Amino acid sequence: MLQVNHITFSYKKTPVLKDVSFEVKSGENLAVIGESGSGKSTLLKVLYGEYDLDQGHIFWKNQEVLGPKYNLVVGYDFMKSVAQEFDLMPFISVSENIGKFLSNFYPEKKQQRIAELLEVVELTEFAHTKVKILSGGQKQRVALARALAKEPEIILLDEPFSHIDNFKKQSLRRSVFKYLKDKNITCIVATHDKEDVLGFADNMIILNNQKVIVNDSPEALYNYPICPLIASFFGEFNVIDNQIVYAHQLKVIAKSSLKAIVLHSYFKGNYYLIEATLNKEKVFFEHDFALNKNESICLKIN
Ligand SMILES: Nc1ncnc2c1ncn2[C@@H]1O[C@H](COP(=O)(O)OP(=O)(O)OP(=O)(O)O)[C@@H](O)[C@H]1O
Repeated sequence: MLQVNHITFSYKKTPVLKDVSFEVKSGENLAVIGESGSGKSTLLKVLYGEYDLDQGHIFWKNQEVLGPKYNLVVGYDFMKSVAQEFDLMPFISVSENIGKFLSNFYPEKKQQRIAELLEVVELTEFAHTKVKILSGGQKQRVALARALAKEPEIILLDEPFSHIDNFKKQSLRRSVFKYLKDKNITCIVATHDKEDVLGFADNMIILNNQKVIVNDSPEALYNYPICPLIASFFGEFNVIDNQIVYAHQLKVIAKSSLKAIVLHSYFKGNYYLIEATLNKEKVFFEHDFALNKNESICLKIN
């Protein structure tokens, strides 16, 4: 289990984390959410031992994670991190990068392991390509495979699929998160993307104003978003009578006291997102077809 106990951290002039505590059980997937600049990357760096804490303690099982003041070389064998900038060797191949830290003692085993990891990150066809000529998304996948190579007990992923196109993203996510679950590797993912969370994370924490404001399952937070910041992570929402109402929970009906005027219809694939005004406030709801500008409609909350 990872235990984060009352940690406080500041860069020279910028306080980032204040009295942050949470736990992650072995094999669990925790998502770290928060607005840009809320400290997600910093939290991952601190968990990795890249910085010294101002206060508090971090433990993985019985081992305390300590910063550079205590460790000449940052990091521990049980933990790997894939940061937003991936530190790869450009002039050697994808396979060589992935196998860089694997022992040469059993060459066949090493090649098997590399082949397995190439499959997980869907890069088999690029095995012999030099990293230098890969795209940003492909490099991100090499960095991920290299971090997994020695089967860490815990992996820290900072926006792990941010450089990857939508064609690949869905299947890659499933492949990587399934691999981590199958191998019981604890995983902490900092992300802006709800698709990285829903269906994969066991729990999520939200950072705001240097604190963890919630720590719960994605399902609980989606169903009972206690503040707009939480709802906004999951999608378009409205605040009606002090109640958070997702766009898909508002329906058009023949008659009701919620009378709105249509402003715009946005095509979204299998639905239209309608922007309207309700009591002079903007509201958004989902509808099967586009509505005409200035059309009067009645809404109900489902
Ligand atoms: N090396 C640094 N030195 C000083 N301040 C820093 C450093 N890195 C980050 N910060 C500051 O710390 C705060 C948190 O930054 P951080 O990168 O952790 O946020 P984030 O939530 O990961 O943001 P994003 O979602 O945009 O990646 C920001 O105010 C940022 O400007």
